[in-house]
Amino acid sequence: MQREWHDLRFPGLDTTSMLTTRDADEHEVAKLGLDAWRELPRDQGVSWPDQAEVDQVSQVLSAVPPVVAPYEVDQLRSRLAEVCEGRAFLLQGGDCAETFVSNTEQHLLANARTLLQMAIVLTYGASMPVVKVGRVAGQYAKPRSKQTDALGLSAYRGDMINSLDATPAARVADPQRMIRAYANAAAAMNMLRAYLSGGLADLHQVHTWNKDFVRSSAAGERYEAIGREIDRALRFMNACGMSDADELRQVTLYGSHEALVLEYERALTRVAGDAAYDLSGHFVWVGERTRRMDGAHIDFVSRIANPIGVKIGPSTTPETAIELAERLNPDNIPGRLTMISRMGNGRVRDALPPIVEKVTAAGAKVVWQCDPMHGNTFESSNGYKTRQFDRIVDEVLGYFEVHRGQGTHPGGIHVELTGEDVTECLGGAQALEELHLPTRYETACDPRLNTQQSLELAFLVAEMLRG
Ligand SMILES: O=C[C@H](O)[C@H](O)COP(=O)(O)O
Ligand SMILES: C=C(OP(=O)(O)O)C(=O)O
Repeated sequence: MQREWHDLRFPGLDTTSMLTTRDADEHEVAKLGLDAWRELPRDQGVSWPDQAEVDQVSQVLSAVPPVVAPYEVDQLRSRLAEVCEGRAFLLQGGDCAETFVSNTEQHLLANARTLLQMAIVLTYGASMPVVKVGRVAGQYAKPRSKQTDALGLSAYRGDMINSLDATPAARVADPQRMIRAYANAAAAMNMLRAYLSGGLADLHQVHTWNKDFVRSSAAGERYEAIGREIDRALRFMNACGMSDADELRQVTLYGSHEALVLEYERALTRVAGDAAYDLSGHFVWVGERTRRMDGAHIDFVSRIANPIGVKIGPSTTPETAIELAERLNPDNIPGRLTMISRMGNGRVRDALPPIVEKVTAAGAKVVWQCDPMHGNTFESSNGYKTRQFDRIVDEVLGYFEVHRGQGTHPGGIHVELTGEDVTECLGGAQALEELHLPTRYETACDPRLNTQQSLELAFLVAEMLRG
């Protein structure tokens, strides 16, 4: 058995014992059950035209350097444990669907700055540490509700699988795209790590995160006011000789995506010690459409050591939620499992309470997070898939009401957003209307909050958290 050597040693991980699963012996892989999913029913499975090519791509990916490191994954799990215990808040956001063409420095930085701004608003407003997780560096696969699109073509399923171009050939699933997804994810994670520890996230720079097109908006002005308070606090700390802490200059942004294409996730899984880590990202989640209990996705994520999420929609029963908690977190480790409710604003107040009540009564340790996007999507009269800002806010409000009522911690939000000035969601202080949607509708799949809307949401959430 060949061991892989890494020249960096990280606390808490003996990197000399990290094995690609190709090198790990078959017995170990079998013991961890990493391939059990292959025999199980799989929703949203991809029709790869050539299985031999998929196997060959999987071989390639099983030997590449991973996108993230196990110690980072462990670190995120312990930060999420703080969320689970009510001592921190989880902010997760980014594109609905990353694309290869938008994986640029400009786009990544714009999204990262927006998350940083939201995190500042939340940290400052609620005096609570914020764990920051991007939908980034791997969010390249999408579950779809229909097999075909409006043109009758096979549906676009994310750049990891096929192309958004509207031709039959472009929509054929191409396994080589998994390699491109990996390369893009690795480059994105590499760039974000470098920038966020190299000055971009320095608290002395808070004003530079505010984009010109946001600065003069109400949310932008409120943000500037917080920035001025932070400046004053930093000057004070400087005067006291306390300005050199790394925490003031660096931020850790973790990467997350939906674990949808299991060939990709499995190929990037490595064995470290007696655990398997899916090193395609720090945090992966199972979506509402793929969370069947006897299915491949739930089985796969149950076998990895990463912190994981599972989406729960309005049809989820409390019994199912408890079963998910037992299955996905049998050792009841705080921070291991996040339940991401996406009920829709019309259902959150009646569908979520029995779930929270029964899961809590069962003693299950979960992070409760609200995705106010996916239950609130509709088609506008001019044919755009969109979301209404007020409904998004209302779902978050309902989620806070439910948790306040149950005495549980409203642990976080999960939003689709971008740092660009897009017009994809209606409303907000800009009062975007249907007629504005075509102006800058750029998403490859679902509509995202633009920077102003994201900041507005952060201010509202900070108020709710304070309350
Ligand atoms: O992002 C989530 C899903 O992939 C998306 O909402 C599915 O969209 P569809 O209903 O257009 O297929
Ligand atoms: C597909 C997604 O969500 P859901 O599974 O909740 O529909 C998503 O978050 O991209």
